Amino acid sequence: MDILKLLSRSSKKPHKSSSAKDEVITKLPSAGSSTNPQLFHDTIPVARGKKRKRAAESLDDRIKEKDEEIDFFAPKSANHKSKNDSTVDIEESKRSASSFDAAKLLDYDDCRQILRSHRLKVTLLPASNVQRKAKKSKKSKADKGAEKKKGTEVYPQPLEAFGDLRTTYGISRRLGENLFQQGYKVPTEVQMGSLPLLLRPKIALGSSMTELDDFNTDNGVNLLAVAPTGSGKTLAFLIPVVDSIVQRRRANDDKRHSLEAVVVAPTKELASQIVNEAKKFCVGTGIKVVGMRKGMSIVPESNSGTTQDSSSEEEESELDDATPKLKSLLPLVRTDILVTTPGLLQSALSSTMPEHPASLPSVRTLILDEADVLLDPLFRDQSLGIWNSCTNTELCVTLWSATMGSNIEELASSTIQSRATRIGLQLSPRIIRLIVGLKDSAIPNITHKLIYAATEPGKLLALRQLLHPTARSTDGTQPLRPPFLVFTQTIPRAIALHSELLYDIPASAGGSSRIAVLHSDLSDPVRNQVMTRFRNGEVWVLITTDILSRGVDFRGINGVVNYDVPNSGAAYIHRVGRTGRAGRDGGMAITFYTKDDIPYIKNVANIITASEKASGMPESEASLQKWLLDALPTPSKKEKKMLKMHGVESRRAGLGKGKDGKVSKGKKSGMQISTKSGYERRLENNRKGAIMGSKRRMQNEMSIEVDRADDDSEWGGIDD
Ligand SMILES: Nc1ncnc2c1ncn2[C@@H]1O[C@H](COP(=O)(O)OP(=O)(O)OP(=O)(O)O)[C@@H](O)[C@H]1O
Repeated sequence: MDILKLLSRSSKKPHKSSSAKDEVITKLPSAGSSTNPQLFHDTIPVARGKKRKRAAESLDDRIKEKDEEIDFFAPKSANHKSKNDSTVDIEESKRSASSFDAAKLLDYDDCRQILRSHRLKVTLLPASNVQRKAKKSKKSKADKGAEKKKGTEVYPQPLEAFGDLRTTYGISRRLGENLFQQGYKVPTEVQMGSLPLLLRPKIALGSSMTELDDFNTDNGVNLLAVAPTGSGKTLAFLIPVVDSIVQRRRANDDKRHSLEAVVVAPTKELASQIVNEAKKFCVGTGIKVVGMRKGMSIVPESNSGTTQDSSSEEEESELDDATPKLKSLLPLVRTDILVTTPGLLQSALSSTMPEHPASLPSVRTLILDEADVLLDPLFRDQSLGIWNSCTNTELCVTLWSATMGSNIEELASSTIQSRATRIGLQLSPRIIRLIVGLKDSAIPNITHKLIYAATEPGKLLALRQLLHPTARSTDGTQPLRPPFLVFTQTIPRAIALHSELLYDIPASAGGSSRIAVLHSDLSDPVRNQVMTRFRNGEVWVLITTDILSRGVDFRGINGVVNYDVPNSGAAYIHRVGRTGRAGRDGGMAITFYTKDDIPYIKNVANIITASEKASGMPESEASLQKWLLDALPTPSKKEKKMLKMHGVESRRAGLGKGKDGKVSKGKKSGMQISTKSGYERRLENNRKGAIMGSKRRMQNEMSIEVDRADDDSEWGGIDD
């Protein structure tokens, strides 16, 4: 059944059976499974010679060939299953050792070709800018070459197929099986580039190691990875962490839980998603993953090794046999992997002595997911506080995001450097930077639209059109199909918009239950409930703030509507990246803008243009015409900063612009909030439906979409 028909006022109530729901969801454009989650398959010009030919072979063929060769993901034999764990572990260790012998590694040219064809750039960054500046005067001019500044490009082994994780990089059989169980077949680009480096840096870097004089990989590497939204970064950071814990537990024959890895994410929603993902990879490994919650505290180090193993993987926190004083204060967490928001962990660390936060000496891996926002002023102190609490000399830090400013890179480098100096490391630790595709573009398989509406009410009307049963998107061809996300600038605006649209979906299609709002003022249980209903396909339109703009993975999302222009280019990339994930096509990103946004919209326009270019779209088909790009004002640095910090002024809570353009204080959210009862609003809504039909016909003739506007026209738009 077509979801638009479900939305039609004349349609019958859909069956609520889960199979019917699944059918609907899988028919949606960006919900189906993508045959290949990779985003880039550039053909690199091939020179003569056998080696290069091999590198230029279709990767798909090679992956297929490799997967056929390898059978280690096959279920264990009955004989194997009956053995006890320690026997299996010993066999595993032997197999791991022999599999290294059998590893077939690519040569330098092959690596380079494959990395390039997948737009992967790997650079070993210089020790840190702080250090560079200090040494500046001593260096000759020749030494100050570009390479010193930008780092050294390296060509590590790419991961061609998941099968190689075991044969070449020796991951545990169980972890390999868990990966296989999840149905992952082809590694995405970020996984191709990062997994070998994180699992076995010496093997991955191979011959390059000799050139990297002061680079030590004995304890692993620090990695900063920038890869498009929805490109599988979570798997890329979880596999190495789970594997390293499995290997260490096996080597020490110690099954007790000791906090070895901390994953920090900016929102509770993302943290809880990571916990769920990690648990899938940990099945049967004995590794415990816990999501940090308010009131939890970390097991004091002295007790971490003495606690009993927890048999229940579901159990998230336990009372330890610590001192009665501590026990009465907070429950204690015993886990191998802790996933947390920065605030929760930082306040747990400083709960007893705020001046001297507790340390986490057993943590060997610190993962900052959405690192740019974690190191942004909003979370910086908390994130750096956690980083500094990880006092283990072998700590490896990995930072992940789809967007990463050079200031964040520098901050990461200098933090690593100063931490090393503080704890007295001999060799200066360095960061490997991995970039997939273009640093500042959205994923290439989304369709972008910019829609101008002269006023706020006009914007609301345009959104209603997208929701309406017979709505067509403004180019008159493609409807915007639910489920979709609608982003607003502030919480009051999200609440107000939700209440405005609550009765727009007819009762026959589920009515107000199909539309929901999610923001940080809601309680945790309500947030969880909304997330679950949206994931299950019960909610079709979710109105939210930037709380859901990063990291959250809803597989079947078909569209993202920026009801309010995002506060920065990065925010646009992350918001629209909720659709078109894992290589799926058909995602649509619609951004409304009004007169108030014109000073800032260039950021978004540039990203759209860059993303379309990156996807190979010819200029003639670009969504934004050149005249528009040229006409849009370029915001100053100051304006950008103000926008990032406060958003568009007229939409801040407490201020709203009326039709007369004057700021009126009575309108809380910058949009009119109705005070009518739901019933009255429903009646009115029915009337509106009829009026909208005729308005729509008029508007279709008005060319409201910017890329269809005539050169000599003013900003075309809905002006009611
Ligand atoms: N190799 C793969 N093959 C197919 N699907 C994959 C693969 N790796 C990850 N995925 C799927 O891709 C989706 C996006 O993954 P993930 O959430 O890790 O993306 P991300 O890069 O972290 O995105 P964001 O930048 O938005 O946080 C998930 O549904 C995940 O299951």
